[in-house]
Amino acid sequence: MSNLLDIKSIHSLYGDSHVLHGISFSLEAGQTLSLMGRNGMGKTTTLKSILGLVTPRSGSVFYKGEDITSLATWQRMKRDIAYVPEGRGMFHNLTVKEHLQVAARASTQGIKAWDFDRVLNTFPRLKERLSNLGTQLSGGEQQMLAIGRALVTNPELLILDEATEGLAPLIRKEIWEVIRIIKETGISTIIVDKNIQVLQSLCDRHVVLVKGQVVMDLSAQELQSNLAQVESHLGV
Ligand SMILES: Nc1ncnc2c1ncn2[C@@H]1O[C@H](COP(=O)(O)OP(=O)(O)OP(=O)(O)O)[C@@H](O)[C@H]1O
Repeated sequence: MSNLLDIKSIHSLYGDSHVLHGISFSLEAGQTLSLMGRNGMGKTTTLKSILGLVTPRSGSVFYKGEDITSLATWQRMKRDIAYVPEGRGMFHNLTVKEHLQVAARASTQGIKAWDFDRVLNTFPRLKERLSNLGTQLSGGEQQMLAIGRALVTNPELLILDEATEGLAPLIRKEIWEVIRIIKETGISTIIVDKNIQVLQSLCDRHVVLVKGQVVMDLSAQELQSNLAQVESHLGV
């Protein structure tokens, strides 16, 4: 199977602070990949480097074989890459309905599998909140809207940063169920999260970062047999 994404030896810095030290990994089309590591190890910076929100000093990002390293973020989004950032990024002045309407579009290949109605059926709580402003929602509802807003763009690659962080257990469960549905629909996904048990049951590949370097890059099966070592890197 060909790779959807190839990250090759990325070095990223904030000013003089060298955060990513040669990150490389690949994602096959249709795969779900977890990016794990303790706080501050460079997970979000890796995602931002893929999205063009951070410009790597060196290294390359290939998407479907195309070198997208120098493309602007909006150009990457136009290639059907969607991002659910940590903190969710709601607009203060848009209602739930407007958030979804503004974002909705077919994919570049004309796929319209996810539309306004499907998102509302997937997240029935949002149906009751359609005229609320994004910032008037609970944390869980904001997360559902953030995921819904990404889904209505009909992405090929969905990038989720800390999608369940700070949420109540029942809401987390609901979000994980939806991520499972997303996986079943064939959308490739990169997930940053701390819940190794759920990631283990969900993801096809696992990449572990320590101090801006990939220290482990494992298949689901390899994770099972190296669990203790992974947990020691995560401090759990
Ligand atoms: N905008 C920034 N300016 C300067 N340093 C930053 C910036 N963003 C992150 N850093 C630093 O870069 C390092 C990696 O941060 P990053 O957010 O990528 O890690 P992370 O693994 O996602 O951590 P967390 O789980 O805490 O979000 C940290 O030392 C962090 O303090």
